[in-house]
Amino acid sequence: MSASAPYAPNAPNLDFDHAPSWTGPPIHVGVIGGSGLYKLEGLDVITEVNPMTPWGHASSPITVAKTPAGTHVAFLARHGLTHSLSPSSVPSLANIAALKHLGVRCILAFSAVGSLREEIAPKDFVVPSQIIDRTKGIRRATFFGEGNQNGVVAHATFGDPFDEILRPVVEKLTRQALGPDVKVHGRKTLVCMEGPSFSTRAESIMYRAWGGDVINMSTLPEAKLAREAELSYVLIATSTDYDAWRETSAAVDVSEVIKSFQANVANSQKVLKTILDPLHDLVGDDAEAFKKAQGSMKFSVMTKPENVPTIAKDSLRFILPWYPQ
Ligand SMILES: CSC[C@H]1O[C@H](OP(=O)(O)O)[C@H](O)[C@@H]1O
Ligand SMILES: Nc1ncnc2[nH]cnc12
Repeated sequence: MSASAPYAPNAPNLDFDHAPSWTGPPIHVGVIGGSGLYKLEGLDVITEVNPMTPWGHASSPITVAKTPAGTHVAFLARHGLTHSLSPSSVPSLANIAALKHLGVRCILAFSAVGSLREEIAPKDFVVPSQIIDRTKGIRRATFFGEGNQNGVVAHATFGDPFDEILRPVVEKLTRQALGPDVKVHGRKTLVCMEGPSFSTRAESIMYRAWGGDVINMSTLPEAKLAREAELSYVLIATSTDYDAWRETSAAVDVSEVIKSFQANVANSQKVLKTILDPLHDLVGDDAEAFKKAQGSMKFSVMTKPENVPTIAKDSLRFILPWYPQ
């Protein structure tokens, strides 16, 4: 495993190692921190890993840490530790592949979002159930049929983009962790747009008419790739602003977003303190969510293994160990 190779999004890269990148106690939960959330607080850091995947390196080294109860978890910073990766250039294939290769079964993702609804105020938390894709096709959004995986086609089920077993539980646990001072909204629709600039007022009004409740720039392709890697994926969205739809308010800019950051990051850490142990158990060997996700892509692959190039098979086994030789 070469720890120092540079990130390359579609690298024709054969310098990866199929051996598990983690052989310690099981790590079931991977946390992806968004804007402002660059580390886990109050956990014992065990080590940092930076495995080379067939899709390059992850956004940041992955921290392996332990909760006070002894649960091992993995953490990575979506935009890098210094926030140097724009939403359109986050290496999501490598991020998902690296977490899956550590043995992760469930991803708890955090994201700063704008609100498209009066009732979702800045500093509220939202656990969305649906996504409207407004990315523009410039981000690679599948492990199949492109790059070294040319020649193998798969169509993942994505009607419910978040794990429908874990999502309501995450909503409940988030509400419990935050108490009465922070509003937690469930079953909302997230619009994921192509950044880096924020929306125009006309776009913001259109998203509301479409049924969008919150907006960000980062949940796709992350959630699609997690589904393809047979990982349960749930998002905790933290509201920072009212986007641009309110006629009488100024359109959003970063200074407004940053005003909500401190409270949102502190509250995210509060949630992380209590949610990781139960989430680990919710994707245990006999848990419904794990059993549902494991092997789910077997029904999505269209191409017969005998027609798939060896290089594609070899790299797909990195995320789907059952994939035929
Ligand atoms: C800093 S405002 C825009 C930025 O914030 C969100 O990032 P993340 O989802 O990683 O918290 C949003 O998606 C944009 O990328
Ligand atoms: N208004 C907004 N639009 C897109 N992404 C965001 N992240 C935080 N606020 C946002």
